[in-house]
Amino acid sequence: MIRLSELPSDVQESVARTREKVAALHAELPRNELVVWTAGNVSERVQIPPDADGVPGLFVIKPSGVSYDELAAENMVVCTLDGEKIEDGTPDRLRPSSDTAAHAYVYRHMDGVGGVVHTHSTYATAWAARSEAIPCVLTMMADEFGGDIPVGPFALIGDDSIGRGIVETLRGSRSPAVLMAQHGPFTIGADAKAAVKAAVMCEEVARTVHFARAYGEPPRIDQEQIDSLFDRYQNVYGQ
Ligand SMILES: O=C(CO)[C@@H](O)[C@@H](O)COP(=O)(O)O
Repeated sequence: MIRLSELPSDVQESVARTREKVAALHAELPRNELVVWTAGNVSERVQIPPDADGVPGLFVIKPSGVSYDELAAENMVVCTLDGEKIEDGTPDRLRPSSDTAAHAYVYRHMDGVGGVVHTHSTYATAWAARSEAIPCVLTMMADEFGGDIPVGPFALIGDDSIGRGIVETLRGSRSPAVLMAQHGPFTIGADAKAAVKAAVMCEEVARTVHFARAYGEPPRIDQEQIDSLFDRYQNVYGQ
């Protein structure tokens, strides 16, 4: 069993910083109306200093079923990339999110991913209920998702099934979001904040396209224009 208190001090400091970030980012889920009750979770890969030999990959995720207003850095759970909780200073009985296996699978198989988010946000989940990809009919979709928001396979919670479906779907897409069939959106990012942003934007475009379709099928943006918009937004937009 890995004990956090026995890891190098710079690793412990990195874990502490990650716990603070992940705890704070969970407040964005209710604030952006992406969750009801406790139905969403955020995680972030711990940045392990390059000279920390022998330290395994770790990530931080919320404890399962704990109300968002009770989340704090102190109760964020630290796990190995196999999804096993380490001795992280939280009570042994405090279990990590029920989606821990899915987050862990993504971290094991997508090296560039530093953050993962899962919600059941209403409009994105309605598209997932129909197992229907959200077509790229908005410039905001081209900017953020580089095309359609894809649908992943139906999979049961608790083992690698969901994680495998996320990875296999996103490997073939520029999108940082995937709608797992009849379940809901999972998003990824370079860090947890980027994954939370993708979850917010996924719900926003799911809602907009839903309303646009009420009056007919909106036309998909031409692929060349999608590519141009995606390139500008990813490489020029912002500061
Ligand atoms: O949908 C499910 C469970 O079926 C979970 O994603 C959701 O309730 C969040 O669970 P956690 O509180 O992260 O364990």
